[in-house]
Amino acid sequence: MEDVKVGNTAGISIVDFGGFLDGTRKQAVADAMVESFKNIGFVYLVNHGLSQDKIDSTFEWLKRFFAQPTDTKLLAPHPASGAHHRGYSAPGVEKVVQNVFDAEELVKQRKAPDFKESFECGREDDPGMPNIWLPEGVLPGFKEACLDFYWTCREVELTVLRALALGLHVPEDYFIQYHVAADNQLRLLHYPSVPIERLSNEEVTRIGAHTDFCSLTLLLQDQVGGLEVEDPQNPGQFKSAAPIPGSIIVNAGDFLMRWSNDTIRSTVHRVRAPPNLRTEDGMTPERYSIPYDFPTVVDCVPGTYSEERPKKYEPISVSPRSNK
Ligand SMILES: O=C(O)CCC(=O)C(=O)O
Ligand SMILES: [Fe+2]
Repeated sequence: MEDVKVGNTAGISIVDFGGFLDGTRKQAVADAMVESFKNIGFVYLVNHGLSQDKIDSTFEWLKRFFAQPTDTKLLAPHPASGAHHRGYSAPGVEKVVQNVFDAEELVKQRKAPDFKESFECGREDDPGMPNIWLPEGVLPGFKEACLDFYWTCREVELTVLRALALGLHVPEDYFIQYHVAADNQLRLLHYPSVPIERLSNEEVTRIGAHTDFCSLTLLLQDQVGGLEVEDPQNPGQFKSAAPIPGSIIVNAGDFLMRWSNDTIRSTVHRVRAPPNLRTEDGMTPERYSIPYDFPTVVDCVPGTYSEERPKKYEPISVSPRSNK
């Protein structure tokens, strides 16, 4: 397994996924990936098959999108309801918290808003959650670039799910059957520049500590830094998951933790000011990232239903962000 593990950052293995893609080291790669999920819930993949040109051009598109005037971005407004996760949310609108259900505590937490803006989309043919795009003619090419990247990430998702199954010693397509709907969510995130002091005294946050409510997330980040992952050996302490050029991060969500009987961790993470930051003007640089979440669908097991004994339960979807 050692030769597929090419490094380690903050206890998170850096795994060369190439040996899974070309078939030469499939089991070793799968084992290394799952070992890191078990240790810390996160893994960095290099040689993951996602073209760097496509990653770069998608980051260019998201910069172009967020550089539009607010009024333009609000032409694709995220619905106020917390259930339809599509379109644009302005800075401070969304607040990510973990397991806080108490109304008073929520009001308190909302006083320190997440200083980020986001754009969310999914597949086009999802009647349950239609996409919300800018009107025709505004930022032409943006919609096509988002959809193209969505389906590119879907390919990576399917391969990662195969590796996951192999690493857990179940048939390779075990997890694919729970992800056939491709109800994934592509999120474009922009954390605007903010005074370091406001972040350090927690007047504002970038993204509060949370776990992801899905099976897995692919996470692409720019080179600014600030992502932190809780140290499983020292709860409450966080380590910096520094950007590694050319890599993608994959992190396990709550559903995978439950699915694996807690052998895989869904680890708390957050985004703060980048570590060891030196600036002349006291400002944190802006940061961009792209999480791509895989929700999962629980449906009756084939063989347990038929025409005579139809399904008693409709499939349920564990969708990202439904708890946020
Ligand atoms: O921006 C990041 O790096 C992390 C985002 C994140 O954790 C999330 O959207 O769930
Ligand atoms: Fe997250």
